Amino acid sequence: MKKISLIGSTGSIGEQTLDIIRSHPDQFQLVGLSFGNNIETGMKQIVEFQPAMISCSSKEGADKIKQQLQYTATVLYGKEGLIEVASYGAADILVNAVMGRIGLEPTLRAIESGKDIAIANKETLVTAGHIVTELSKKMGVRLIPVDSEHSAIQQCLHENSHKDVSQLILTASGGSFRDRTREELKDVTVDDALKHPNWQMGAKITIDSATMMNKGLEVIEAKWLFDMPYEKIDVLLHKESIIHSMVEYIDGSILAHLGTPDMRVPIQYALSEPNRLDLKGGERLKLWEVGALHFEKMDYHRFKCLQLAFDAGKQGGITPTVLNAANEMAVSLFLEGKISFLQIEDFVDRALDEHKALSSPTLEDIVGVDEETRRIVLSYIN
Ligand SMILES: NC(=O)C1=CN([C@@H]2O[C@H](COP(=O)(O)OP(=O)(O)OC[C@H]3O[C@@H](n4cnc5c(N)ncnc54)[C@H](OP(=O)(O)O)[C@@H]3O)[C@@H](O)[C@H]2O)C=CC1
Ligand SMILES: CC(=O)[C@@H](O)[C@H](O)COP(=O)(O)O
Ligand SMILES: [Mn+2]
Repeated sequence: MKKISLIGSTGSIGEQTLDIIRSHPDQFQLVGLSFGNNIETGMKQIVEFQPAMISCSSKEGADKIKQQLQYTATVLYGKEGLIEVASYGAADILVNAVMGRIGLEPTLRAIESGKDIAIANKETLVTAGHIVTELSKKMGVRLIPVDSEHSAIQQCLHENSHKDVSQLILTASGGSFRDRTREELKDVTVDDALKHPNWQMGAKITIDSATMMNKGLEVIEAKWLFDMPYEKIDVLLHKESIIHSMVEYIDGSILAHLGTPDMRVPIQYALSEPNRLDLKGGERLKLWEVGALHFEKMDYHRFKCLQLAFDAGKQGGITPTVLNAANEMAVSLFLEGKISFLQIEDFVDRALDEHKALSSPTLEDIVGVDEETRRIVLSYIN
């Protein structure tokens, strides 16, 4: 029985993780649960899974939970609560399904506590990949990919194949506006941007897919998860999201991972690997129904955020932290209706232009620059 702590339980990845735990009660047990402000959904999850360690964002939320609790559990709140759930001693593995840089400190504390981490929270790897990977090596813990592309790549690699890889090929759907020109992006609405053609996901990542920043973050995520130089990471437009990613080897062979666009597949694999479990309620891929798969060379001018992310990743040091923080703030302003879609990339570009380079940043540097970058981006609209 694998004991699981889950942070970000009320989100898209969180709810699908609970679906996997629910469908395999003989394999998995939820012992720790953390969410933000969605007390109603969180409370339903608590009643169903009865975790011993619980946390939410606010004291008021924690008080509400304590009033309704029908069994004995520890209920915490805020950043400390999030960290306690992430590093909970009774858990074998942490599923990190929070959105954004907020996941960094919980990840580091979970690694320090010796837990393997199934990581969906790509922003943590983007902002502090060198710290997270060094600490995990030192502690002998594993970072197991949940992101569909990285799960696919992991499944196309095998022991000792690293030296024979010529390229990791990340596939990109193109997001909600893939068939529009840059000119046509000027007046797009939040509602339009939230309509991803293939995946049902949280709001922030859906906007990132539309700007192609999601793929940019994934390039940096791949660099850290697979210890691969940027020169060996490529992105290919593939509008069907059936091939989740590929690995090309030095002899020209390409191994690909195919499946329906269902995040429960990589989540379940991250929890069960190297074994595989029946995906209960999962649809099988019927290739005769798909008929044809399409691929296009990436246009880095059309999808400028991808170029910004590649450049920031290559520059390294503090620059990916600036990219991520500026993007998180700009996307949140877009979702609040305060800026236009194309201003997201403008704001990220401007923050990158104005930032001061710093090599080998410490955790303190990263937290400081993250906060400062958010303030700077906010000042662009005031
Ligand atoms: N959704 C998907 O299919 C995929 C997502 N990912 C990545 O996984 C991560 C999660 O994405 P997704 O599930 O879509 O995001 P959602 O926005 O749907 O969920 C985010 C979760 O994080 C919680 N949360 C947010 N802020 C805090 C906080 N300050 N303290 C505690 N909890 C907090 C939210 O709680 P609450 O709502 O209660 O406030 C919610 O449970 C992202 O990094 C994303 O890029 C990667 C691949 C696919
Ligand atoms: C499901 C998943 O992993 C997302 O990151 C997905 O890849 C988004 O799709 P695109 O970024 O390719 O539009
Ligand atoms: Mn992905």
